[in-house]
Amino acid sequence: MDEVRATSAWVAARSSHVTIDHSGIEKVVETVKTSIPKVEWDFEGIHYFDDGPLTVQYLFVLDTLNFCFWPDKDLNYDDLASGLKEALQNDKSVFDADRLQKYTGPELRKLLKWPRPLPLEDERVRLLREVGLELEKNFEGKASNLVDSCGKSAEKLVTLVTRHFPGFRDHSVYKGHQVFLYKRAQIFAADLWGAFKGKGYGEFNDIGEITIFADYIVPAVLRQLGVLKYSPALAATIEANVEIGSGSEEEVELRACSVCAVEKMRELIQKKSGKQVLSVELDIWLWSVGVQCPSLQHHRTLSIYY
Ligand SMILES: Nc1nc2c(c(CN[C@H]3C=C[C@H](O)[C@@H]3O)cn2[C@@H]2O[C@H](COP(=O)(O)O)[C@@H](O)[C@H]2O)c(=O)[nH]1
Repeated sequence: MDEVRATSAWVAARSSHVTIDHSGIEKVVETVKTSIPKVEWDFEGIHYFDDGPLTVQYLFVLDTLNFCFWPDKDLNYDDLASGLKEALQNDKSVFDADRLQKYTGPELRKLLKWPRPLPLEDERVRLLREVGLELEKNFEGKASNLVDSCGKSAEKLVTLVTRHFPGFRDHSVYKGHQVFLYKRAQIFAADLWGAFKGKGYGEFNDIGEITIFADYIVPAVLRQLGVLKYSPALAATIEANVEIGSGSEEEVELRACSVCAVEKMRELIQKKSGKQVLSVELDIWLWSVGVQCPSLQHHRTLSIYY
């Protein structure tokens, strides 16, 4: 995660379409009075939880598919989380490694009770296959074995996930420099930590190392809070709902500046209050604000990473 922090800061220092407004960060920190609103993981009550290995399998499948909902205006993350939960409640073997390798697009749709093709459906099916195959090959089919092998280190888990599952390698090249954002790999560690309340499969001694998860909601919230500023051209593109290319300078700047801005916010809260705040806690607060604001306009990029 040091790489995520360092390469995001590298982008933010050279960014032209997106800038971080330090006075905006100060205002936010002032407003929250150094204690950020506590938002419970699963505040929506939509996730599967049984306190055991099946929950780990569920969360891994969930985060394999946790990207790009916006092309269907009625689809959102909640539909995925609750759809997979119901599927698992009806059939405990639904996420077995051999079955993950066999789903077709229409079958996945049916599993989620979604009446139309899913956005990037072929990619979703390809990623499920990749996950099933690699789990079977190296982890006896169980995501819980993957988690067990990381010795309570979120950093090790992110490394293992990105090493074994290419679909989680959320990298870009910005001005000739490689940038690592690892949104889905990091959110998997955070989801374990949140679901298991920092115990058992969710115990990580280094949870503070994780950054926020650079998606399409958090940048929009940061902009609304005055923490991020967009160039007039980028603002007009987003307002007009024009797609932004995956890997474009604009897209990398939106995501990297979000990571960097929240790291600065975290440091400032710590400095002012002496209290340690986790980026994961800041993320869930910012994300929950964003998803509860239907008028929020976010950038649109077709991407399997977020
Ligand atoms: N930064 C960040 N991004 C997150 C999440 C989550 C869900 N986390 C769960 C874990 C505990 C909580 O209780 C949540 O239920 C999804 N996303 C991203 O949002 C986008 C979906 O938006 P919309 O189309 O409006 O549903 C999409 O890019 C998706 O990948 C998060 O926590 N942080």
